[in-house]
Amino acid sequence: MFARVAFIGLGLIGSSLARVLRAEKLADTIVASSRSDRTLKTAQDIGLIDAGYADAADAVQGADLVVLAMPVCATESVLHSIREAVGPDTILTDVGSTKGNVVEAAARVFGEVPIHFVPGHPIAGSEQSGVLAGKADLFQRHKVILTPLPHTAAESTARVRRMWEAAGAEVLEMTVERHDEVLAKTSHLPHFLAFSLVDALARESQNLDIFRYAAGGFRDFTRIAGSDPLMWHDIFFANERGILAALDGFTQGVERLRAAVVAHDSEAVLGILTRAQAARHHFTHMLAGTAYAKTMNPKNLQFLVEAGGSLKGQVRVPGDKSISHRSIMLGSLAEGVTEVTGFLEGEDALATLQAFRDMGVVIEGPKNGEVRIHGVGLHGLKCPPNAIYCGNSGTSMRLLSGILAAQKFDTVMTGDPSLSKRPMERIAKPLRTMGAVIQTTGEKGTPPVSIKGGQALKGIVYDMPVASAQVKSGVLLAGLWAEGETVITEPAPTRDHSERMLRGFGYDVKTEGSTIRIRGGGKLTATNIDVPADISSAAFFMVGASIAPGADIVLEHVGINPTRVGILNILRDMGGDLTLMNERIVGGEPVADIRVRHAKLKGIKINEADVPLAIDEFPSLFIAAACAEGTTVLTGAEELRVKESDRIQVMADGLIALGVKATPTPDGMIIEGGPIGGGSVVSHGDHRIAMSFAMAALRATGTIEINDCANVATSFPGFVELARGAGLNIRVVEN
Ligand SMILES: O=C(O)C1=C[C@@H](OP(=O)(O)O)[C@@H](O)[C@H](O)C1
Ligand SMILES: C=C(OP(=O)(O)O)C(=O)O
Repeated sequence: MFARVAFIGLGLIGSSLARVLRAEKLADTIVASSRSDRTLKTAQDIGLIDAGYADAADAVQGADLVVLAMPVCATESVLHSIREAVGPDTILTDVGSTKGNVVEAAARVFGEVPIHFVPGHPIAGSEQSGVLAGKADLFQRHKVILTPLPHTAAESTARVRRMWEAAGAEVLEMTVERHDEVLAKTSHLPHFLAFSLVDALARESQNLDIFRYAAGGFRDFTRIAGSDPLMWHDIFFANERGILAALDGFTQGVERLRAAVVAHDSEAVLGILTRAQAARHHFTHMLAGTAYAKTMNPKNLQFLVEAGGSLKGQVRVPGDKSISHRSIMLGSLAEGVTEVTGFLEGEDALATLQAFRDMGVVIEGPKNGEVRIHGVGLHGLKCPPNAIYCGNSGTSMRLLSGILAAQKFDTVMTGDPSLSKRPMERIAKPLRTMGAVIQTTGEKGTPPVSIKGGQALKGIVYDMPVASAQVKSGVLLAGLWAEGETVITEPAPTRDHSERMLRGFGYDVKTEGSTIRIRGGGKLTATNIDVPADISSAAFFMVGASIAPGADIVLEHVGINPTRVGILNILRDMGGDLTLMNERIVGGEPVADIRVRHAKLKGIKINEADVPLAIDEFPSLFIAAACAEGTTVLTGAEELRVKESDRIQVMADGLIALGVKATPTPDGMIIEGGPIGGGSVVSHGDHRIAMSFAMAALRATGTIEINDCANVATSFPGFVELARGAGLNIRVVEN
């Protein structure tokens, strides 16, 4: 990549980058200059550099890349000393934590910032320093920000980018000003606070005792006060403006919390703490713009499921996802405190929870499925500070569209790569006829969704073209704020959790046949919600037990709302052995324990009326069909193509890879039952695909390897442990 690279400075960052260039053979010759002879000698002794120079001008002679890796305040004097020695085509780059002062220094020295100068900042420091602290993997999966100027040569920027990518970094570009503003908040301010806290404590007379008894909190909060003082001294001056502005914002925050404590305002204190705790967890995901699970786990999460085994015992799968979303939404919009038990602590429902925290609602938990929501009433939501990040969750985005369309403030909703491909015009269109100003700003009516607040909505009469509970619910929710009546007719029955829960919160919703009516202007009153286990999660075990010889399993406390029981109907039509026990009503939703025993399944033509009632269960039903005797035909299910993945194509591909005869059609699939082989399949980040193929191993002749499984955490945290406990030979591998 380069013939001769010269480093000015060989501290942690410089020497780590030199190690990368060596390890990856990206430079024929590496030389360096340092203020310390010892550093140069050490670097030569360990084979890091070919030659060391006391004078920076000597080091840069003949170099095609010069890396400035010394403290930022030395930039101007170093540039002065090398000005005559760098060639006209030499690329210059730096690694400083501030960019404005570096660029200004370059402009002063050269008259204008040279076109081959590419300012850069690897965000990979640590409190360690020195040539021996460097590591070749320091930059792996870290971000490097480049801040090229409008006149910087594109090819030079591209070469510097390639170098950092070779170091394993993710390279971003932004303006110099933006960089300094962002870093002031995320890096410089925390260092400022850590240094000043430790200094303040160290000044106290009993400081020895204080440090002796210092607990983990002190250690964690102040780790970075062990960083290089000279470097941070320079940074504090170099980005003075940015740091002071960040400090002012911080001081206001401290004052707010202080005042709340002084006033014994427990709700305000709890609000600040719960929002902060959640934000700490959430920011990483929002910034990465990917599914939470993926960010936590950038590697491929693979399921390896050995053939055979059976399912036995009692299993309680996590809470219903649809009901969990709605409990947060209605609880937030209600007057009073709503307590939820059995809440699904999966990423999708947590995205909804975070959205309401972003809009100022105080929400305690979740802890062991318990959530306490301090409702703010229908007019109490506040403008969120940023775009609302819905992760992988279509339900969050479509239901929230209805709520946000009626607020006074503007909002934007974004999602992960899967959600960013899903159709949003289906909800935007009816909301527009109600008077909403809503845009789908993606390429094909897809997210981000942008909503202008302050619109007066009016009720509509809407005949839904697709059977979608999300669209129905989004329009119904908007109807809470609309003038007059909103009347919705569905082409086929879809899940009615919104209607039931609205009634549970004391709101009048009328259902007559396929028509639902709601009038705006009422209020929601807080209530308690017991979320049953999710029949869509139980479905994997129903299919698993049906296909596995010897299986006999009881699924506890499963929601059997009549609009969700397609899986029971279809499996029974195929000859499945399912018994409902202890049927009861819990919080307005029917619930039962379901016993499932192995049965000889037969292929069927699936009843189209069952399609919306089993819409999320087809990935697992396709596995049942593959194990059945004869042919199974599904039609009328084109909706499957616009879920987290194209569930028709992705399931067909996987089944074919395992030797099953599967033929995808535009609106369904034809599957010939027969033996299932072992092999490798890809879930395309779709939780339900991953879990369905895991169950297929119960009847396969070889191990099934399933790739890209991190998103199982969106709807079914703990799936692997629960399935293993019941008898599936599943393990997780990261690679
Ligand atoms: O309203 C809901 O909670 C859901 C409705 C269904 O989506 P559609 O409305 O797109 O069919 C379903 O697939 C989704 O998992 C949850
Ligand atoms: C389609 C699903 O969810 P959502 O639309 O909320 O992403 C699902 O869970 O299968």
